[in-house]
Amino acid sequence: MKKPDVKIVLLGDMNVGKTSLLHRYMERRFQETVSTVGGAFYLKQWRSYNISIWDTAGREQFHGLGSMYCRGATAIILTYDVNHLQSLVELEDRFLSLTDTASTDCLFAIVGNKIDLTDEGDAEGGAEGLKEQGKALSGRARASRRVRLDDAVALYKKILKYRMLDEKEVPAAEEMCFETSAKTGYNVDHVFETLFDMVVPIILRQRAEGPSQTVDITNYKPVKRTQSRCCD
Ligand SMILES: Nc1nc2c(ncn2[C@@H]2O[C@H](COP(=O)(O)OP(=O)(O)OP(=O)(O)O)[C@@H](O)[C@H]2O)c(=O)[nH]1
Ligand SMILES: [Mg+2]
Repeated sequence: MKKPDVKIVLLGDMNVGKTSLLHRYMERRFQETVSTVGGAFYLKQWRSYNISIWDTAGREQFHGLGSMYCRGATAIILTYDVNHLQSLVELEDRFLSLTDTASTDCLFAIVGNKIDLTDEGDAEGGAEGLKEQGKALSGRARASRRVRLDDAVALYKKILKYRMLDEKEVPAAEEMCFETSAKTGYNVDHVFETLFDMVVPIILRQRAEGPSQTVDITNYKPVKRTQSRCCD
């Protein structure tokens, strides 16, 4: 198997659509899913780089695994359901601390999925259609939305504070907060490919800095044990 150059991790509450987003991007279709057990990963070749993308389980019982999956991550996609405010709240309350094990310069994207279930998402015609409809339907459509993009932007700013990152040195909140539909495919490629383009300079920087500090266990041979004397 090809060795991944970087790792991107999808985190978020159960049922928000993490697995569906990844299927939509990798397999170009929307299919019924079963709730993820543990985690799973895909390998994506982007230009000449290999990017591993990890899908995690949102169910509470797997919560403990989250920080393991985030270890060394270069980018994390925090996913919520635009129709359930609680799923955005959970990102701060339950998932943010799992990212402590990610790399120090880890990028964060916040993705509000299932936009097709809001009034705004009923429009056909992709991004332009949504923009046009947004202009045409002023108060009514917006009022029916449970989570506003501004709420995600506010969370992004909290994440920067939590990670003690300088706003001037990381991508702006407006660039990193997205709304998607895994069902229609709206904005899905844009999310992944924006992140891929952003991680390429990080890969190049890591390569320039020399071999990584991680231990390669593929060639590990156990040292022959001499008899322990501890119990003599
Ligand atoms: N309408 C609509 N339904 C979606 C969308 N994305 C996912 N779903 C549905 O939401 C349900 C949950 O989707 P999953 O992708 O399994 O959610 P998950 O975040 O991976 O859930 P866990 O694996 O339990 O953490 C499924 O019934 C999907 O078909 C979307 O964009 N629009
Ligand atoms: Mg899943």
